[in-house]
Parts: sequence; C-alpha cells; structure tokens
Amino acid sequence: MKIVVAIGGSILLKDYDSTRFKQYSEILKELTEEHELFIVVGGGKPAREYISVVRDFGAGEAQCDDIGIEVTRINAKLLLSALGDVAYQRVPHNFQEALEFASSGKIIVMGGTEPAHSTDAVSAILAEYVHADKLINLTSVDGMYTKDPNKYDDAELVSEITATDLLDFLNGKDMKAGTYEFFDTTAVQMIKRSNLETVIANGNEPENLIKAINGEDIGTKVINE
Ligand SMILES: Nc1ncnc2c1ncn2[C@@H]1O[C@H](COP(=O)(O)OP(=O)(O)OP(=O)(O)O)[C@@H](O)[C@H]1O
Ligand SMILES: O=c1ccn([C@@H]2O[C@H](COP(=O)(O)O)[C@@H](O)[C@H]2O)c(=O)[nH]1
Repeated sequence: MKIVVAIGGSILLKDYDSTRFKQYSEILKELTEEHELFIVVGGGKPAREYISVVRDFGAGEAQCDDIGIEVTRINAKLLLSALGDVAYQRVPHNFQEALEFASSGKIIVMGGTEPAHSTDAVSAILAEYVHADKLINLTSVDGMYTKDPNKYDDAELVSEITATDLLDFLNGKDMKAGTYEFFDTTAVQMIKRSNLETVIANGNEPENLIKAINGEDIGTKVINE
C-alpha cells in the first residue's frame, strides 16, 4: 500500500530526546519492506515556542507560520538521520519534490510547505498528490473526542465521523500560526473531496501505526459520507 503518515511533533519531541525517533525509525524500516511510505512531521512544542518569540516582535501570522515550517523541517531532518539509508536524505519543500524524490523508492520525510495551515493539511494534500491508499494521523491523544480530552474529563472518544461532520466540528476553531490544534479544516476538505481513507490514532504508542495500517479498530476513522 501507499501510505501517508502524519506524526505530530508532540509525539516525536515528547521528551526532547532521540527515543521516539529511534522507535519510529525501527517501525518504519520494517514497514517499508511492504509499503511505500511518505511521512509528514509536525512542529510540536519547539514550533510553538519559536512562533511565540517571533510574534512578540510583531510578526504577522504568515511570517509566524514560516518559522513553524522551518521547525517542522528540522524535525523531518532528525527523523531522516534516524532512518539513514532507507530514507531519501532530502526534505521536500513541496509536493512536486516529494513525488520526484519518491522515484528513489525510499521513504520520504517532509515537514511544512507554505503558510496558513498545519502539517495535518500537508499530509492530506500529499495523500491526494501521490494517490495514497491511506492517511494515518498520529497525534498525542487516542483520536478525536467530543471535546478536548486534556481539558474535560467527560470527553468521549469518537470512533467514526464523516468528513462533513468533522468540518462542522472544527468550524470556528482558532487557525492562527502554531494553534491549528488537533486538526485543521484544510486537511478535512482534502479528505472529503478525495474520499481519503483516514485514521487518527495515538502516536505515543508507535505500534498503533502498524495497527492502523492493518485496519484494526483504533482511534477515529474519518468515513465517507
Ligand atoms: N476534540 C478534540 N479531540 C482530540 N484532541 C483535541 C480536541 N480538541 C483539542 N484537542 C487537543 O489537540 C491536541 C493534539 O493536537 P496538537 O496539535 O497538540 O498535536 P499534534 O497533532 O500531535 O501535532 P503537533 O504537536 O505537531 O502540533 C491534544 O493534545 C488535545 O489536547
Ligand atoms: O505547511 C505548513 C506546516 C506548518 N505551518 C506552521 O508551522 C506550525 C507547526 O506545524 P504543526 O503541524 O502545527 O505542528 C503550524 O502551526 C503553522 O503555523 C505552516 O504554516 N504550513
């Protein structure tokens, strides 16, 4: 299968060390024997911290986004160095480059592309671009909840949702640089228009990637209308 995986920066940089990068590189090395893999890495806490510094200088949102993009590309480089030879050792800056680099047959790892969306959107656009069979979004919680599970004890995990309902749910949420919390609407619009098979799951357990690929019942599935 051709698979696009978005890994949140909050997952890879949880403890600001190499642990998660190593765990994911082992799993990705196994998976690449059977699947064609495209990985999109998020910015996590460092991106938000850098964005807050530049915002203090009075930078506009697009400039803040640019700083976030740079951080996602550094995170992508870290994963590339963990992966070594099985990965193409350049970070694509756009979708055309991702497609070109993929002709190497190696794992492709990228971060952001342009301002005004998050790496969730990058992963969804990339999935469209390369005709992926599946999009897997690995984040820091078990999937989509009825409300923020880190704020509300009574939040419930949603096992399935249509792209239209997810768009409605996200409507009105903050879309400023560094605050595309949980998911952004651009990503869902791509998922909707291309009927992309999508799973949102907890990346704190790297084995969940294998489970999601195998179609096991985890996280939240974004289903067709
Ligand atoms: N309805 C919701 N369902 C799930 N998580 C939610 C919801 N609303 C808000 N969140 C928050 O979204 C967070 C996940 O998104 P967040 O952007 O922080 O991380 P990420 O997707 O791993 O990417 P990155 O760290 O790269 O930005 C969760 O920690 C959770 O607190
Ligand atoms: O294509 C992109 C990707 C990212 N950004 C900006 O970077 C931060 C960090 O990315 P996350 O996916 O949220 O971890 C994001 O909030 C945007 O501000 C971007 O503009 N374009």
